[in-house]
Amino acid sequence: MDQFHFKVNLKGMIDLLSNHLYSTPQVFIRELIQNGVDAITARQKIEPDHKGEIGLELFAPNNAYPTLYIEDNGIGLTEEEVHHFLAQIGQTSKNKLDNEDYIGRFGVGLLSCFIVSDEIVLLTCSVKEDKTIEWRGKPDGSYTIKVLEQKMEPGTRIYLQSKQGFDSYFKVDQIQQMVRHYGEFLPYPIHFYGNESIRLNAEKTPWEMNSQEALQYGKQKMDIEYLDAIPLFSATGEAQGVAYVLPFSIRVNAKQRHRVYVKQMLLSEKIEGILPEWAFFVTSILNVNQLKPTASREEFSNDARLELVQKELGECIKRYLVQLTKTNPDLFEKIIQVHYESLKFLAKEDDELYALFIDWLPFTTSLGRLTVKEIRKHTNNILYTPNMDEFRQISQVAKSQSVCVINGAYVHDTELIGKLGSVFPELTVEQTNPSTFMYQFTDLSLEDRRKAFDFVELANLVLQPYHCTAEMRNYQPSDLPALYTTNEDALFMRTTEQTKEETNDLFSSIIGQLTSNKVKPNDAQLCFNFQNPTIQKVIQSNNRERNQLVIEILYVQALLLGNYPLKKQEFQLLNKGLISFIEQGIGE
Ligand SMILES: Nc1ncnc2c1ncn2[C@@H]1O[C@H](COP(=O)(O)OP(=O)(O)OP(=O)(O)O)[C@@H](O)[C@H]1O
Repeated sequence: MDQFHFKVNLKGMIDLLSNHLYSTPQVFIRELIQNGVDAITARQKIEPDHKGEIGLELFAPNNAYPTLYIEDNGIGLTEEEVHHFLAQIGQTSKNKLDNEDYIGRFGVGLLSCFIVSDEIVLLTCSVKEDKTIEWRGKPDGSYTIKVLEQKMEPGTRIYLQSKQGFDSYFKVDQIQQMVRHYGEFLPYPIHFYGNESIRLNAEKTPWEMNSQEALQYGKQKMDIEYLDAIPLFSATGEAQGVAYVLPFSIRVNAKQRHRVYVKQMLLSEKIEGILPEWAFFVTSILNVNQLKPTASREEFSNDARLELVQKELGECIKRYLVQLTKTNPDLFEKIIQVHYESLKFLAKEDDELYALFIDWLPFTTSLGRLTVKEIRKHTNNILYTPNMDEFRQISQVAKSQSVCVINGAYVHDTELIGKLGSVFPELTVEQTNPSTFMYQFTDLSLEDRRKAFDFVELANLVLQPYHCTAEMRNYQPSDLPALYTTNEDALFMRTTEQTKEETNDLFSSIIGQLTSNKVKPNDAQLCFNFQNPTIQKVIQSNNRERNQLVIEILYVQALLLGNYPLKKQEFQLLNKGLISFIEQGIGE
């Protein structure tokens, strides 16, 4: 049987790299500096004291395309290695046992130079061989190798002339910016030689800085005054970094993007999922040594280790916050004020954190926004409603009576309130609703009931078409004339009836069938306040017609106060009532 070998079409490969693998042609800079760094790392394995350096220069003659020059004093390549590693795509010298220390691993990075250039000229001298080799490679797959007379120090020099249409990537500013972008934290000095030599990479990385320095760096770099800088560490990922606490609140579950470096070379500024979902209140800068990037070097391959790293980094944030409650409670309070949603999520998930954070967490109550600590000072009997509509109905009345009712309608709140007893055994936690709450209103005396009798009877008659009954009680605040209360069935009725009004015949008949049998006369109540001066006046008036108007208007007003959307009939009531009062006012 004849045996054949695949042939690789290099032009196709370059097209694949430039159009599908790499997001921008400028990655050639990243690949070149990365090779320089790896070569220095390899040399240091043989000569531990070797001081590695990388240099770049740009030649831009008037009548020719500019040429980028990059040199390193790394391990270099022997003649045999040049044949082996440069002439074969996918061959890499970095897949040995010690490959964990190298940034490269696929053996394709150098090809990215062909996206911007028609020839790679590489001069190299290995520390293992006293020979200067010149390799010239072309995108059609042809290459030449020459042993040069001239001697050079061990290391590698590459010349890359821009091809037509790509000279914009060969500008001094552009090159310097790209080196800084990808290589700001690379471990060996990188200089740009122009009129003067400038160091392009930083001498200290954020993960080596103390908290103050890291905050300063965050301010300089991102122009944001972060609330705090939390040190991050993961043994599994050999990861180190800083989580910056954002100074503004962020939508719950917003995806935060992180700036992640792999072996100190920028992977991407948009990495999601390296921190747990609940950590949406921080953004981080991280260096990871033990996670594998994909060949594009723009994201991580999704392996199980990533999950573990995420967990370990999350633990760092938790531990830090716990510590902060003791070492800097003022700062912790500031963080809570901005990010309580995230911390509530954390507290809900983790009993230990619940016990530590709960006292600091704020809730919306009838007495305003209060932390659990403040609520506990006020009462040992915690009342809450799990539903926003009910809270709206209750809050005003509760407030005027100085009763604290917590609005448990926000995400996680009911769950958090429900667990209060586990940390504070002296507390009782009770769910309340408008009807039970109304029974706290005091009944009228026999005398007062007699006075209000006609009015309540009239109100029952007027409100009957709206499936609402009337009540008269004493309650605070006295400036509230009437309070509409309802239960879930009645609320369902209101919503479906309102939908029916807004939809076509077929749909409304379906809704009609759904809601028939559902109506109970006492599902909704309008509770008049005997203490209210307007109510007092109406009770004393014998003008039945005008009293009817007042009842209708108070009914609509109570609905509006409770934020119930009005049905068509109710809008008509409001119109009718207002117009009659206006007419009466102007004496018609
Ligand atoms: N500056 C350099 N000094 C020494 N050897 C080099 C240098 N540049 C490239 N090489 C050699 O050429 C090989 C191929 O390089 P290339 O950039 O294509 O791939 P890689 O760095 O091995 O992996 P990756 O595709 O992940 O970047 C390298 O493995 C290395 O042996």
